[in-house]
Amino acid sequence: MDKFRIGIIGTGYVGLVTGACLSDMGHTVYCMDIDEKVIKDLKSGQLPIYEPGLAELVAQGKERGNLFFTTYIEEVTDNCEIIYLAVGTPQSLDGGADLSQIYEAARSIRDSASRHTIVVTKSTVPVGTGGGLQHLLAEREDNEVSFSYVSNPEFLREGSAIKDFLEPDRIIIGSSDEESLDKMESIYRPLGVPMVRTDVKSAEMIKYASNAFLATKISFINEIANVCEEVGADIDVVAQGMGMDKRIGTSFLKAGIGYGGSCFPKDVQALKQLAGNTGYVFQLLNSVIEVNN
Ligand SMILES: NC(=O)C1=CN([C@@H]2O[C@H](COP(=O)(O)OP(=O)(O)OC[C@H]3O[C@@H](n4cnc5c(N)ncnc54)[C@H](O)[C@@H]3O)[C@@H](O)[C@H]2O)C=CC1
Ligand SMILES: O=C(O)[C@H]1O[C@H](OP(=O)(O)OP(=O)(O)OC[C@H]2O[C@@H](n3ccc(=O)[nH]c3=O)[C@H](O)[C@@H]2O)[C@H](O)[C@@H](O)[C@@H]1O
Repeated sequence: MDKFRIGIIGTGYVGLVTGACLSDMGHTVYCMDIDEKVIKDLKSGQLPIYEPGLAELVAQGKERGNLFFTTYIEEVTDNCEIIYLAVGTPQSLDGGADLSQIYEAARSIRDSASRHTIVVTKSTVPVGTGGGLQHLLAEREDNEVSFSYVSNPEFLREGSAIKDFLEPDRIIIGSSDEESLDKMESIYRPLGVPMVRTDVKSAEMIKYASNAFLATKISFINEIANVCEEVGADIDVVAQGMGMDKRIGTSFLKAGIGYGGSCFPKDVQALKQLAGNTGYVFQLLNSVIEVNN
């Protein structure tokens, strides 16, 4: 199996889990963050989040000497041939995704790169962002420095992040560069899970469409719960009976107060906004959001 030197820009939830898991898979990983406290704490063994198994993977990586933490972008660009972007993409005031962190991070790679680098976006970004980032990176290209770009969205859940990263239902990799796709495939092949090899825009859309579909399932079951209450049916049994149909499936049929968490609300809004920017009114998503509110 090929072993790579991999950088991770943004050592938050997704970045730290990705870095710890990739080091566990035998790669040499440099996790970078602009938050000095996060990096200082990680160096001294304190983690910013709790995830089952994460502290152990971080400790093992440090002990083995293939997991490093830094605030210096040069330490990443000097050492790594593949660099993941795992910074935040929070909701902006207009409902779309705020891409300032991702552009800032890409700019820092562009400006300090000293070799050919594959830039891999793990953060959730709207369709078209990959094109914008490639444009930004290309501004720097010369005889020594060049970039390839890959979209590799993440599907982990908070609370089962390590398991979700190491045992995903599928891995999505999108790029126009076949060589980069081959390298990405070789990174993930040991996991033995299906991989979808596609273009950047389709990869970006798979992430939003997946989160929006799961959110739709939750809003749907919450609407069914409301009707159950009116007609005297038992929503738990109804969800169980529906879920036994393999085409429907048992997951994400738990009625409750609606979907929350750090991503569904912002990602559903961002997809609505993305469609709206093309002049398309995504009526179903409007209802999903309305039901959830
Ligand atoms: N949290 C989750 O469960 C999941 C999140 N995602 C997506 O992954 C992305 C990251 O999310 P989280 O890890 O939750 O965010 P987070 O907020 O936990 O971490 C982001 C990190 O990036 C750092 N950062 C910001 N700008 C930087 C820069 N220029 N250079 C270096 N570091 C920088 C921040 O200091 C922070 O530590 C988002 O796009 C999110 O939608 C995807 C799947 C699951
Ligand atoms: O993009 C992301 O950030 C992530 O968003 C979710 O992960 P997460 O938000 O960590 O947690 P979930 O367990 O999916 O729960 C999301 C919300 O849906 C709600 N939910 C979930 C399941 C259900 O049956 N009913 C329900 O109301 C939960 O209470 C919670 O508010 C997705 O499940 C991940 O695949 C995705 O990577």
